[in-house]
Amino acid sequence: MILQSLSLLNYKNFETESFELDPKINCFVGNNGVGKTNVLDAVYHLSFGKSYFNPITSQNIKHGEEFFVVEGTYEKNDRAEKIVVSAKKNQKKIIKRNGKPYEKFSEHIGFLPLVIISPADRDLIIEGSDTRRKFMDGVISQGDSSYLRTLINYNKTLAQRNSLLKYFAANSTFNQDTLEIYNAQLNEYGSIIYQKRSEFLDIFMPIFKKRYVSISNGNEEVSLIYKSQLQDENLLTLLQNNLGKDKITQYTNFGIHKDDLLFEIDGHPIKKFGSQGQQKSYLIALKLAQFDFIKDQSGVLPILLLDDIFDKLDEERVEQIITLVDDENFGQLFISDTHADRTEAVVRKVHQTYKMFRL
Ligand SMILES: Nc1ncnc2c1ncn2[C@@H]1O[C@H](COP(=O)(O)OP(=O)(O)OP(=O)(O)O)[C@@H](O)[C@H]1O
Repeated sequence: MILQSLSLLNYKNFETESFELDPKINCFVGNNGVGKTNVLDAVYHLSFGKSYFNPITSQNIKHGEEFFVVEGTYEKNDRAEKIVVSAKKNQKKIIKRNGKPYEKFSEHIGFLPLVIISPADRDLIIEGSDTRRKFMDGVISQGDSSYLRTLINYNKTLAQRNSLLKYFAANSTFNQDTLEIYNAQLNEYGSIIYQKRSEFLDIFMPIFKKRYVSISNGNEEVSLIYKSQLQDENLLTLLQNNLGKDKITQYTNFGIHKDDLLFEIDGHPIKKFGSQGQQKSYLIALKLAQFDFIKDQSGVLPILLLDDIFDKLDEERVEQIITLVDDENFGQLFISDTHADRTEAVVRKVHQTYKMFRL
């Protein structure tokens, strides 16, 4: 799968801009703030229907404008695919494939697999469990559309159950039958998600470990540990047994929305005990493992976005990663960096075509 051309209209700091892309390596270079990351984010937008960096749609529209359009022409399985994402202020975003709007955006997820490596990934280590669940969900969803549908259904039911708990707090009563329906639905969807997350981790863990060994020079042991309340008890029982607590907090305290993925190094949390270098290697290994996993699941080579890669790694490691595109197992690569010379010196060593875009 190759992104052949990209055009932007009123997208973040760009008024109109278009790029004819190289099938292998595309480098966006320029000073701080010129919009290098925004170009990569536009490519991300075409795959996921949203920004990686700013999920508030209206804030992706150029200041002072009313709408944005991002358009990409791809070649996938020898077919041309045109994807257009557009958003107007105060209106629902539209994603079209070959002129036809998607009714549900979830149907588009996974069609154009993509992995991004960015300095913003450090949130995975420092932020709460929510970011790590999103990572896990993102990886699984790109290869399994039924997973995403189940997750959307789970979240809808969860919101309904929480509303019921709030209603109870205000009125001291609620419909027991309705609660039982919500409990049964959460149990059904939640059990599927728990099962799929567990299976995912079993496959993902060895891939991740292999990637970590290949990019770090150390011999520390890394692991990813899936934590879920459903490991001790089925969800239906948890919901029934903890209704008292839920009534007090007006919130559902048990379920897969409380899952976490623990990042460990030599048996300790990497957040507290990993060096800066180890944390960077850990995150890159995680993302490269995501690449491997999606490729194995979907049979398609994901697009790889390397945002501000020198921020994360020294030149030798960057070279090592970029050399991966030499391997037939890698597809198209997008790189952003402030230093044109540094980037070009590295990509030149790879025996692939490349284009430099100076912004
Ligand atoms: N909605 C918007 N309208 C206009 N400009 C915007 C909008 N959103 C972001 N920007 C501008 O985009 C610029 C940031 O772009 P971006 O993050 O792509 O820069 P960069 O070239 O990657 O910089 P760095 O090298 O510092 O990472 C900023 O100047 C910011 O003000």
